[in-house]
Amino acid sequence: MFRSGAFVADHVSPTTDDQVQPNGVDLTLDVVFEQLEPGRIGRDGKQIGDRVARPLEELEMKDPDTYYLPTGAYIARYGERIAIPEGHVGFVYPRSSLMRNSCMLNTAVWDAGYEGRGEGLLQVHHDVEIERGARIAQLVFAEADHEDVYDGSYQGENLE
Ligand SMILES: O=c1ccn([C@H]2C[C@H](O)[C@@H](COP(=O)(O)OP(=O)(O)OP(=O)(O)O)O2)c(=O)[nH]1
Repeated sequence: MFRSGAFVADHVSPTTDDQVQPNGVDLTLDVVFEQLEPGRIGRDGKQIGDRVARPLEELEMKDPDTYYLPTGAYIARYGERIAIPEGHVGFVYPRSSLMRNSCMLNTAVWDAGYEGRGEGLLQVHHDVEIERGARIAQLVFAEADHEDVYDGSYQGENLE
């Protein structure tokens, strides 16, 4: 069973009322990165390629801060700290307005016990402007059996 947005909101911070949806919680865009160097996926372990934070649009001094993203692939870091409670698994879906603007967010499984500010792959198929702090995705929780809880290399990531 999928949990209500109100339940999910208890595990996402900070959140405003606008972010709480019937079936999940909207996640906002914090930082956009561009990968510079190749990564590596091995049989044991992996390496994430070097990346650089994309500059905010400077020419027009936009307020609020705005990313102008040409066609390409980017790593998007969400603005919220997410904790996946035991007995659950999380999934992130793109906001449909993103998709309707020829952009897509690719995501993976959010494990029970994970806590951090996670990331997704933002595919831009047509130039787009996205304000920093704009809602780009929605997190949902499903009840799920599991034996262990998440104890991988991304535990506690990006929590300063
Ligand atoms: O779209 C996603 C999906 C998951 N996560 C977070 C939550 C998840 O629990 C964690 C680890 O994901 P995964 O288990 O897929 O990572 P891995 O590549 O297997 O690395 P490790 O074994 O170090 O965890 O990353 C994200 O930030 N974005």
